[in-house]
Amino acid sequence: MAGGSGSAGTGGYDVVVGKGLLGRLPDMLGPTVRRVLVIHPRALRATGDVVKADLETAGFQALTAEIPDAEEGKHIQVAAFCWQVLGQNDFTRSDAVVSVGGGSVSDVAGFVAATWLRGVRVVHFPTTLLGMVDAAVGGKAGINTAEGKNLVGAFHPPAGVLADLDTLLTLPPNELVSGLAEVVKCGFIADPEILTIIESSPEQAQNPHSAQLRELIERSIAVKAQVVSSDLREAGAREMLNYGHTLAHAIELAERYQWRHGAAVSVGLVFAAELARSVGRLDDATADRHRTILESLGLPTSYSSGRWETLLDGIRRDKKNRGDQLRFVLLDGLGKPTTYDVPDASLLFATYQEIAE
Ligand SMILES: NC(=O)c1ccc[n+]([C@@H]2O[C@H](COP(=O)([O-])OP(=O)(O)OC[C@H]3O[C@@H](n4cnc5c(N)ncnc54)[C@H](O)[C@@H]3O)[C@@H](O)[C@H]2O)c1
Ligand SMILES: O=C(O)C(=O)C[C@@H](O)[C@H](O)[C@H](O)COP(=O)(O)O
Ligand SMILES: [Zn+2]
Repeated sequence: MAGGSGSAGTGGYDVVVGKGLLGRLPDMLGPTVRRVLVIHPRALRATGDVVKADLETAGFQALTAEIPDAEEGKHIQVAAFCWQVLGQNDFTRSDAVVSVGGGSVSDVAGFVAATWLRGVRVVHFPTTLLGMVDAAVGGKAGINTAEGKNLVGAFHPPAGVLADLDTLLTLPPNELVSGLAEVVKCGFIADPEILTIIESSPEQAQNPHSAQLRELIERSIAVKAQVVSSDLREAGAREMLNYGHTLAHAIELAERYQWRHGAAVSVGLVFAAELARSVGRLDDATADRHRTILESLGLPTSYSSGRWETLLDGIRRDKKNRGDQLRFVLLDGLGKPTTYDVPDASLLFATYQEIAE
């Protein structure tokens, strides 16, 4: 990823990190594309309009589809609305979708692209830190159902990703911090230098102008790209990217998606570290380091007591489970992720006491 550009995913697409990147969109869409649907949330209408105007100037027929903000957008009715727009405007297999927004937008837009005519090109223009370091890269696309998070989806790698650092300048600080939870995840599973950079200055890690944040973005993308390029469909190694997510998704469901994804991941990371410690897999120093680094960024590391049955319902629907066997990603040490078959759910309840407020 040095130089701000590199390839990720099995298709070998570019993930460009830099500033003023919109001009690269036509090339990334490729020569066959005539029509483009730009999908954006209400909050990013102005950016969506700029992308549309730029595409028109470049000779494309561009349309916008405005969708509900955040998790409200990851809904089957929103996908159906986008399919309707594509259908009414005669989008063919040589046309394309562009997402403009955070991870919620790239997830639903990626799903729309994966399913329209069984698959058209999609380019992601992530506008959140979380989108840049994680959601826009790697091809996981999906929507929620009433039963849980991301339960319907597809693996549909993008044609490319433009991570324009200028977009972070308007991002609310709590959203930037939410994205840092996924960055910390990458540090623990694969690149400990990420942890060192954050520990040396949690303030600079949160500064959208800093060289440190840019390095964190590039390192996190490199971790994700390396993992996904070896296991796009999550048959094995990719499960490590789900570190912290078993409890995180259960919390998001229990909170009716009023928690930020990264905040839930933060609690989920501490839970996984405590579970690994309790079964003798993870040393105390590395387990403690989870709480310390996440708290230094202002991320939550505990959760309400008295919600265990609700959380366990969510945990039982995690995609890593096989039949009745609950499975977690744990660390055997720093940078050594592994999967763990939970022998008894009572062990999880005991670990819950370690994070309950
Ligand atoms: N597919 C994957 O691999 C993957 C990976 C990680 C997370 N995700 C998913 O991503 C979603 C979370 O993504 P997110 O954290 O980006 O949240 P988000 O998409 O909900 O965006 C967060 C908020 O920031 C606003 N926003 C976005 N860009 C902005 C900007 N530049 N300036 C001002 N406001 C802006 C949005 O309108 C929204 O209110 C979750 O649904 C999660 O499950 C997917
Ligand atoms: O890319 C992956 O693989 C991940 O697990 C990355 C996660 O950060 C992300 O939240 C993903 O959407 C979770 O996937 P899911 O399969 O558990 O829904
Ligand atoms: Zn995540």
